[in-house]
Amino acid sequence: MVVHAKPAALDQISLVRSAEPGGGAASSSLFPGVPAVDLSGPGAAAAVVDACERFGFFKVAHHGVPARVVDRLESEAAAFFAKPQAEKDASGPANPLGYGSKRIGRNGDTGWLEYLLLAVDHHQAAAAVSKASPVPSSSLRSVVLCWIRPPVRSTQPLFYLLKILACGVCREAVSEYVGAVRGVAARVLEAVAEGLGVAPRDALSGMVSGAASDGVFRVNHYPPCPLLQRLPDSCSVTGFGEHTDPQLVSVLRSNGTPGLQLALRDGRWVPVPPDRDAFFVIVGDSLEVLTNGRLKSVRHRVVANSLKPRVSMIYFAGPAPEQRIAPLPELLGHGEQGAYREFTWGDYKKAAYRSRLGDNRLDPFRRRV
Ligand SMILES: O=C(O)CCC(=O)C(=O)O
Ligand SMILES: [Fe+2]
Repeated sequence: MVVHAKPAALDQISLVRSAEPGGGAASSSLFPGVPAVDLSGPGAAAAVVDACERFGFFKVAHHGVPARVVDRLESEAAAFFAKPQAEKDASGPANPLGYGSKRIGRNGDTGWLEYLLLAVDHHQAAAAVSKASPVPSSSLRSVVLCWIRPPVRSTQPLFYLLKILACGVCREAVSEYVGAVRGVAARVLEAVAEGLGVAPRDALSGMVSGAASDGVFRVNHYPPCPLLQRLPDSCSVTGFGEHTDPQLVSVLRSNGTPGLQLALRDGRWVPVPPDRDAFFVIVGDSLEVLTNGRLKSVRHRVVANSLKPRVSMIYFAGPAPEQRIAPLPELLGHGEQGAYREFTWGDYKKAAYRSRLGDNRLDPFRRRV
């Protein structure tokens, strides 16, 4: 008989039951695969709404973001994560911004990963992107210094930022990439508004594009986890525990290593085949509320890979802290009360920081009938 003990190096990290490929026979008809939408093609708005209603998830094909913008940042990220641990630690701990390793958030969540979490100032990002080529490097440096702003009352991420800025092309790679995926998020939200018949067309996209909007950018690195081979096939090691993203939408891009999984509406987990050339869009809690639950945020997680590293880059499109998040009146019937109580993004974000990753953060805001 083979006895599998959990290796000591995984002590802090929880194991999860492996997803069945395709979610198992019973749900393969429920999940024919990740829908792909061409945002500039005919019927894009209806296709986006359909995918968001069914899965809260889809991938954008033919997005128009040049491969060189993505590849450049991916190799910058790989170079950062390849640095000696002490050098990376000098840029942390993530509080909540900066470099983090194994710990996610402040409330005991752990995973087989390390990451960088940065806040984005849209106004300055736009300036950095539009000026990226003609501006001499020294002035770009000051633009980007403002653009990636440190959290109030913490000097550590600033220290990290100075380091990242000192590492040459990195600052431009980040600004180019974030400018591009911010555009993808806005196009997706315009398609959602159009598909749901919400006017004006920028009713949703405008929330995440203004100068005060709260964009966050995260790069995750999941090192190979050879210890997985000592566990039974039915077990996986948590890379990033299950959760929903709190913002309106997240735009995710990963290298070719699998690991991302999503929960279908019936609770089954299905693996998402990686696609280096696509952006995956994840519906977040705030979009669920704004659409009065017609689009639902999707639970997702990442499991470790035994042999290959996974690198993912995610842009979280959030609104300004004062933005009121409540069901849009156009989506309510005459005299109908929304299914959620109103909150501001700032309050929701604070509540999210206080919660565990897997908590259902929307529950306290659901109106009971
Ligand atoms: O790394 C991934 O593929 C997903 C990570 C994720 O869900 C997140 O950072 O919110
Ligand atoms: Fe996520």
